[in-house]
Amino acid sequence: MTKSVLGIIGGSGIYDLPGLENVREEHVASPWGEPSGALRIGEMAGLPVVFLPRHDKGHRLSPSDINYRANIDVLKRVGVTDLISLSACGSFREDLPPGAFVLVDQFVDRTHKRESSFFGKGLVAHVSMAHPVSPRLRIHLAAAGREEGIDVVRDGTYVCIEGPQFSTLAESLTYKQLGYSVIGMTNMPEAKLAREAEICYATVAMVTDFDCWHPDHDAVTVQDVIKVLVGNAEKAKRLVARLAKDFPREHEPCPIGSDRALDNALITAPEARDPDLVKKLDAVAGRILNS
Ligand SMILES: CSC[C@H]1O[C@H](OP(=O)(O)O)[C@H](O)[C@@H]1O
Ligand SMILES: Nc1ncnc2[nH]cnc12
Repeated sequence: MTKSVLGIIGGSGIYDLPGLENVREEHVASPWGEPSGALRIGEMAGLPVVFLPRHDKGHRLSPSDINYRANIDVLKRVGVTDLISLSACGSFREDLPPGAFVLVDQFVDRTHKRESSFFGKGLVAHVSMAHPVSPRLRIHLAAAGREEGIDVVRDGTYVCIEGPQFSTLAESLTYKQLGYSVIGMTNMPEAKLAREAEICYATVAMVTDFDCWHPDHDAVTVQDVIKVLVGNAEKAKRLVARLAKDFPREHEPCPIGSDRALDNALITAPEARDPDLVKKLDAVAGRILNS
């Protein structure tokens, strides 16, 4: 049995996790480069919890500058089995106004200048992204919301843009027409990399604005986002505290196989593998490469 270690990635407005106890800061080195910052490793209600603010303290890193590979690699190195992303987002739906929390179950990736895989020349792998979010984590998050009296919407599609600019009106109207629920700039390739690293992943998308499509609202600005973020962040921290309290102490096998994603994904013959890349994959793919 594997012990659960809960990872929390804090997004805009979430640069610390107040309920974390017995905390130590650890600078974990990664062969994939510099992570966003030191990991804060501690406990919540006795559960091992690891916190990483993806933009770093002071919001130093833009979405395109975050080293998503290094972040996922260091979380894997310290044993994270289950990962929750707390993310600010715009909304395309009247019924998801600022303040709404959405447990998205699908992503659309429109990013174009980010390293989005640990694999490549010398070791090719193709994992399934059909179901990018762990249903078990969504169930636990929904239960935590119920216990805390925080409304959460159980599904939705998050479109991830490159940014850092917000969308044009034509883009915003297109995403709305395509049926997407929310928009952000960070969850891809984060979710893809978590899958490659066999970490179960889920997002709490916290609505801060109506982007720019809504006839009764001005186009989003950073000021608008910050205004709503403060309240959202306080609710998110309560949600995480409850999640940690009730979270299974033994890692539950993922019903969609997120935690075994590499079982049938590697295609490069052992003799054709690049030993340097294999070495870099010691944490991410250690389970399968060392077996
Ligand atoms: C400050 S508004 C745009 C910014 O907020 C979101 O960040 P995160 O997903 O880390 O909460 C969005 O993706 C953009 O990075
Ligand atoms: N409208 C929006 N577009 C992209 N990222 C966001 N983060 C918060 N609001 C956003």
